[in-house]
Parts: sequence; C-alpha cells; structure tokens
Amino acid sequence: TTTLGFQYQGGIVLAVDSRATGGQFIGSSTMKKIVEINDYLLGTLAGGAADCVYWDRVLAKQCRTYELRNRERISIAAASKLLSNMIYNFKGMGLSIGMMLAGWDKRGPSLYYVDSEGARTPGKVFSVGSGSIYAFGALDSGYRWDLTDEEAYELGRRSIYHATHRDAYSGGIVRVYHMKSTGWVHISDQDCKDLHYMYQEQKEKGLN
Ligand SMILES: CC1=C(C(=O)N[C@H](C)C(=O)N[C@@H](Cc2c[nH]c3ccccc23)C(=O)N[C@@H](Cc2ccccc2)C(=O)[C@H](C)CO)Cc2ccccc21
Repeated sequence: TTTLGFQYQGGIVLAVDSRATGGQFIGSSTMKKIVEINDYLLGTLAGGAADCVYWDRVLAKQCRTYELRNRERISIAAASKLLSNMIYNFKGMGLSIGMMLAGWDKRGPSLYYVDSEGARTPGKVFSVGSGSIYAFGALDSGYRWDLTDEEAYELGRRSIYHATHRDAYSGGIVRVYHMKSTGWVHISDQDCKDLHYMYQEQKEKGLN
C-alpha cells in the first residue's frame, strides 16, 4: 500500500493506491483506501486490511454518535484522539494500522497520523505504507505550500504512481481526494497503467 496526505494553501490533498495483498497474492486491485467518515472527515488505510476496515467503521460510528449527542460535528483532533485511544487499548496485541485523518473543522484544515502503537501525530505532509519510501521521493521534491489545486492533485497522483511502479505491494487505481472548507471532493480515480503510459508519452514529448 501507498497512501499520502499533505496540507497546502488550498486545503488538504489525499492520494492512495487500491491494492490488497496476501503474501505475493493480490487479494484486490480495487480497494477503497480513502474512507468517507463524514462530509468533513476522511481517513486513509494502510496495514492489516481487516484491522483498518474494522477500526474505521468503529470510528465512523463514534463520530456519528458524537454528532447526535452534541448537535455538532466532532473536531479532527477529537476524532483522531478517539481512534488512537481505541488502538492503544490493543497495544502489543498485534494490530497493524496506519491511518491518516484529514478534515476541516472550526480550527480549519487538519491532518493527523495514527499508528498501531496508538501514537497520534499532527502534521503537514505524511506518506504511509510499503510504497511510502518511493512516494516521498516525488512528494518531498514537488511539495510547496503555495501549490495550485491542479498542481497539488498532480503531485499526489504522480507520487502514488511512482510507488505503484516500484513497490510490488502497491498498484491498481490511483485515487485523489481534496478536503476543502466546504467538505471533501473526490478529484480522480485513474488506473496506474494509464498513468504509466501518460507519463511515458510526456517524457518522450519532453525529450525530443
Ligand atoms: C482483499 C481483502 C483483504 C486482504 O487482502 N487481506 C489481507 C490478508 C491483508 O490484510 N492484506 C494487507 C497486507 C497484509 C497482509 N497481512 C498483514 C499483516 C499485517 C499487516 C499487513 C498485512 C494489505 O493489503 N494491506 C494494504 C492496506 C489495505 C488493504 C485493503 C484494505 C485496507 C487497507 C497495504 O497496506 C499495502 C497493500 C501493503 O500491505 C481484507 C479485506 C477486507 C474487506 C474486503 C476485502 C479484503
């Protein structure tokens, strides 16, 4: 898996692949690793698939319960704290979860990373999963705070593409979402094969 998220002047961009593996076997090439918890809160999934899918659903229920009790949406900080506390209770028992939470609340946009140890980290740029070492290569060299929206989408897409090209455990569809003040927008779903030939063509045109 390769997942990434970064905050910039236009909000937060999330980009992920869609491969699920069991050893060398590909269990699925169409997994949804960006999960829509509510209109202003997105999560990304990396690690044990069942762990991620299960704890995402528990978190989504907790967030909805909070909304019903308090008549307002939960903050990103609180939602990520709920998730880290839930996972912390299983520390050392073998959970494998690398989830980012991206959202927009009263404090504006925020991006958190929660890992299997229950650690919760706010930040501006994250990449999580077996392909994150490749994604960081493209991401760190292309990242600027003042990217335009289109540049940000392309940076997310290209960074995930590079990981799907080099990491055997990443592939399938490159999904891109944008978290804005008005909520999330699903920007694109593109097969990494199509991106490969598109980038090849650009390189050839650029070279000669
Ligand atoms: C195909 C499939 C599942 C599947 O393939 N499960 C295998 C066993 C799984 O968990 N694969 C992990 C990798 C893995 C296997 N055993 C582990 C033990 C500990 C930690 C990780 C693993 C995976 O693809 N994870 C994805 C993330 C992911 C995949 C699917 C759904 C959510 C998250 C990912 O991180 C990259 C591919 C690199 O591993 C689980 C599931 C739930 C609901 C619907 C479909 C599936």
